[in-house]
Amino acid sequence: MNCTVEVRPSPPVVGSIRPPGSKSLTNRALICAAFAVGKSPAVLHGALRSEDTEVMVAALRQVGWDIDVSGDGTEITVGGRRGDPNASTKVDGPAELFIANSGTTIRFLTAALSAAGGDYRLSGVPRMHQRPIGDLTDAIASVIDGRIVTESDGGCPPVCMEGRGWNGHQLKVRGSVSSQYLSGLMMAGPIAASGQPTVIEVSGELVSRPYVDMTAKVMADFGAVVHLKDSQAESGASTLKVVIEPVAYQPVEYDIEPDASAASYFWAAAAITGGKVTVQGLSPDALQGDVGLVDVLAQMGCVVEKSDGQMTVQGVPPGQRLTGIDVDMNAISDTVQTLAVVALFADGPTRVRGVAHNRFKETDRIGDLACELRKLGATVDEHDDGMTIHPLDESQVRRNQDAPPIRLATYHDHRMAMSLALVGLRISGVQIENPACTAKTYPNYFADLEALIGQSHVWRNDSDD
Ligand SMILES: O=C(O)C1=C[C@@H](OP(=O)(O)O)[C@@H](O)[C@H](O)C1
Ligand SMILES: C=C(OP(=O)(O)O)C(=O)O
Repeated sequence: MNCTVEVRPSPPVVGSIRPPGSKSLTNRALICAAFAVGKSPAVLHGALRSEDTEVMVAALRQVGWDIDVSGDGTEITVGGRRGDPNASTKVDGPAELFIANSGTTIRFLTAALSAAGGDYRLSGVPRMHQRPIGDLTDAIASVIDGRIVTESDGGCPPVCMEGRGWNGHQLKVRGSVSSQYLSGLMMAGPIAASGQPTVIEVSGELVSRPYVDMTAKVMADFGAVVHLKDSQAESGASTLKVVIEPVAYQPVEYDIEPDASAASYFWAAAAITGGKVTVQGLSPDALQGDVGLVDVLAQMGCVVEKSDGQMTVQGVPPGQRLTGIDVDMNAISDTVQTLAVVALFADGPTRVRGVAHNRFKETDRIGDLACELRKLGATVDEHDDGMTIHPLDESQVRRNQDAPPIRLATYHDHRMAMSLALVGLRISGVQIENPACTAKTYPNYFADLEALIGQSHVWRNDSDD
């Protein structure tokens, strides 16, 4: 079966939407809730139900946690852990945890479980076994009372560990490939029962910084005590040290913001059609750095309205073009694919910098993204740290409706599907392969898009061909 979705050219998209809960906040809250010490359960409100959160819930349940998920998936009650952590799966070996392709789940769980102790093997889909985790396991190896190893080349999962928790409390970790290693270690701090503060130093560059601030905030909301200490090295480079006091997580009631990366697609729909879309539930001071995409769209000429509880993007009137820009997206790298689609309809090239780490995500989000944009006729220059997208000219935008369809591949990458589908709002005949891959973070994406832009603009082809 070769299913595709085609979004059809639309008049200016005007409307309002509340995306589902944040993946990053849901998976952080699940870790803090699971390791909370107290009699009452922790309760998460507004949580995301998707593949990435389901693998987290399933893994925690598998190793003993009592977790109740409401029918619609938005309320999660996390009770205590029962019995021997390895009892449900252990015969002679480790508990085998399948993590699919969820970077947050494998990085956060590896760190947390290593601090708690036990015998585990964490594996995933083939792409997961190409996504590096060695910087994290090296850091853990320096403190674990036991052993931790990776099984694939280049320090990639499966991860195998056996131990009795951490017997050290000072760690160093590299942050240039992913911030998730540091976030994982931070969340493990209150779990490691060393009775001393855990001190984590980041060596070298740290990418995706807003996610580290998010981690500190969620930990604090669950009762942990975290200090982030930024300083300037003599070379001028900034360095970060994190100190986590030996204070346990508390079971709390926790509200989760809508997902800001998911919101990016709806703002982009307004930007490229000259429409106006309000995303509800997000404010300029949201915990998710990805709300910063609205400022990038403002640089391109969109009008942005921010208030407490909603953020609106209005595109330029039909007939006018957005402005091509030069932008560092290191802090908001999950929105690069969204911006790349917007850049196709600008008046000049857009240079995206600072996202070399995008090559290690669900797919190579520089090379594979460039490849798909070129199928539309765009000129795209690849750089080590990003790309330059040259806009389409009018004849490429106004394709003849009878021209053969352009099929865009999605590489099992939810963000490839969600962003590239938006091209269809302006260009006819653009078909998106394997749209079901949005299930990783947004199973209802196409239904929600359809509700926003109107049913007649989304066409599904479920036939064999
Ligand atoms: O900590 C998090 O929740 C995330 C951090 C980012 O990863 P990197 O730090 O690898 O850029 C981001 O891409 C991912 O979707 C979620
Ligand atoms: C990179 C992503 O996810 P993860 O690293 O958590 O798999 C993403 O959701 O875009």
